[in-house]
Amino acid sequence: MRITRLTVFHLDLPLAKPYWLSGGRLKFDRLDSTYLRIDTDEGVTGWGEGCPWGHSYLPAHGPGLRAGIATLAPHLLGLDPRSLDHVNRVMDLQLPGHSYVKSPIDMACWDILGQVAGLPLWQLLGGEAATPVPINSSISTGTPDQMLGLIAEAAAQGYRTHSAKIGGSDPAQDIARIEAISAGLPDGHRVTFDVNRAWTPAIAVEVLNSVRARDWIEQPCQTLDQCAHVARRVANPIMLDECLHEFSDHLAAWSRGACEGVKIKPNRVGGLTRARQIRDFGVSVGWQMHIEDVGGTALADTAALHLAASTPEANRLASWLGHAHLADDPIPGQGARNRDGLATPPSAPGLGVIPDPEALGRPVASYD
Ligand SMILES: O=C([O-])C1=[NH+]CCC1
Ligand SMILES: [Mg+2]
Repeated sequence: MRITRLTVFHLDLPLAKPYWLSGGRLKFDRLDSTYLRIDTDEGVTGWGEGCPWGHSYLPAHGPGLRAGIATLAPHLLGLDPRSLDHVNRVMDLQLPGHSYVKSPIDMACWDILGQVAGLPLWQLLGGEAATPVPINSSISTGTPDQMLGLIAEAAAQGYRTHSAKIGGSDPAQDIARIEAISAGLPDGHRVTFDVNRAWTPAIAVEVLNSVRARDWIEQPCQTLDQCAHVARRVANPIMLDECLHEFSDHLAAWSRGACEGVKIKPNRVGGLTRARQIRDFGVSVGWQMHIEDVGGTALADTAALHLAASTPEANRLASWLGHAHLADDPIPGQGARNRDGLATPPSAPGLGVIPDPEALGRPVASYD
């Protein structure tokens, strides 16, 4: 089997409402997504999606993703898409780094492999069943009462696990948010406080040693070094996200005792092949993991959910659905959807999502 064509679609995705990060320093109101279709000489077609969360959340942006695909395309044509490790080695040789560019290419190759094998990705990734996975809500930064109100709204939609965004400039406000939310959570609910790099180490140590709550704290500071410094001085379990890109970053995080868990996002680490490698390492060292994608439509959400559903329950916390934040849905009814706070990956062979090219508009590029 050989890759015969790569077709690129650019989707402008307005968010249903603005999304704030890092204590309100970063505002997002639309996403720039890239859908990639890979065709083969045996008539099997695979789909992938790359969708950075804006251009300020990670070192990734939409135009760069499509430029990277243009660079890699000549080196991908003629390869066997089923040989995933070889495809990734070719991409790493021809374009070092740029993980976010490689993710939709890798994802589309996994889709093809699953279709050829006649197996859903949750099974190819080692899972026992299409396990329903708890879905994290997204609680924007606000006053404690505002955030508790958003949690109550999410609970009414069935969510039992929440991602609460904190990390303002005033430690007293974050102390109040953590104490109020941990005390006010409905019974049986869990919360991860996601700081999105907004604290300095000193503020992180001050806030976390001032609260009684022992919930997960995600990405307290900007760098792995700073987070490792904080982890040695606080009692909360630490989860890392934005500072982990390569496998080596995850190895360093483990060897330095910098965290008890990580957030795995295929579009941050380079696709399902790299995400699976990190997931398997996380299982071997006993991490607990949120497995989701950076953002995008139900296509990217579904790829990440296959990996989440194939992860042992002892190591799996929750997933998250980026498409729930979008104003429009280019693949209505397909893929991972929230059902009472849970989402289940499809069991059709491959990814289980088949976008309608007509709904995507004209391709912006094609390579054959
Ligand atoms: O986990 C995270 O940091 C984010 N999820 C969506 C945007 C940022
Ligand atoms: Mg995060």
